[in-house]
Amino acid sequence: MTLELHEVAVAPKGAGPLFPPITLTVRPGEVATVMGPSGIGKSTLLDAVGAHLAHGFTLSGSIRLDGRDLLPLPPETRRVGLMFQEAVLFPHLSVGDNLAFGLARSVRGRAARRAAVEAALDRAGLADLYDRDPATLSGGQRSRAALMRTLLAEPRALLLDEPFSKLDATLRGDLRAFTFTHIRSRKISALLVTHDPADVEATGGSVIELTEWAPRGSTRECPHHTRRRNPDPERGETP
Ligand SMILES: Nc1ncnc2c1ncn2[C@@H]1O[C@H](COP(=O)(O)OP(=O)(O)OP(=O)(O)O)[C@@H](O)[C@H]1O
Repeated sequence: MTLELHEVAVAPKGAGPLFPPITLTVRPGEVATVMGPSGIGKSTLLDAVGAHLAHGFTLSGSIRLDGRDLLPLPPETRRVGLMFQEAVLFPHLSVGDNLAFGLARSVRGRAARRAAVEAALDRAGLADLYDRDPATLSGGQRSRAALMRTLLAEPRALLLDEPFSKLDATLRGDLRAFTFTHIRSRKISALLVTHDPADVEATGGSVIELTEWAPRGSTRECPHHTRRRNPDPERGETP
């Protein structure tokens, strides 16, 4: 799925935009990285795509997923999945029921749904944990369970907000590889916020750097966000 942002800007009510308007296209299977200093608005930009923007913000520009205007749609119909630094599971549901909650409605019937969840647990190295209380999982197991819950919803776009930063190095590498492979094979378009160069390296996708918006009349220069694109092997481009 292609995610297109055109002149997207977010502004706290009564104030100017956090960063100069962003225009970018994320191709199917691509992970585009959003970088920039703390507080510049990286998470806020993802919130805008996922329809989770806080009331204190106004949004301008357009956001399309496979040509469809996302802005009028509520979060539950956008088919945009989220993955955060803190993996949160519902505490009152078993691990398996947490994943079943995310499972796409197209999987029908109790037995088929159970089998789909068990297969997902297996793929994430969580076999036999269907009935476990989420509170008893390790941090890494919780991250993997939350990721599988997100992926089982069959999102068309994914928003990844520092999703691997709390994991140890080995687990981070494993989960990153698993996530990016899934994104490529399902042709999902993904936006990643990270401070970790190893994440950026692994994406092979575009990098967007958000820079501060200098208000009109300011004597400072008004820097614009910059975009660099990694080579696309499918277009015959080489590094
Ligand atoms: N609900 C809100 N209402 C008004 N302002 C907010 C709200 N939430 C965040 N902000 C402000 O919006 C700005 C952008 O925050 P955001 O979390 O998007 O930055 P970020 O680039 O993701 O930062 P970090 O790298 O530290 O996570 C910050 O100045 C923050 O204080």
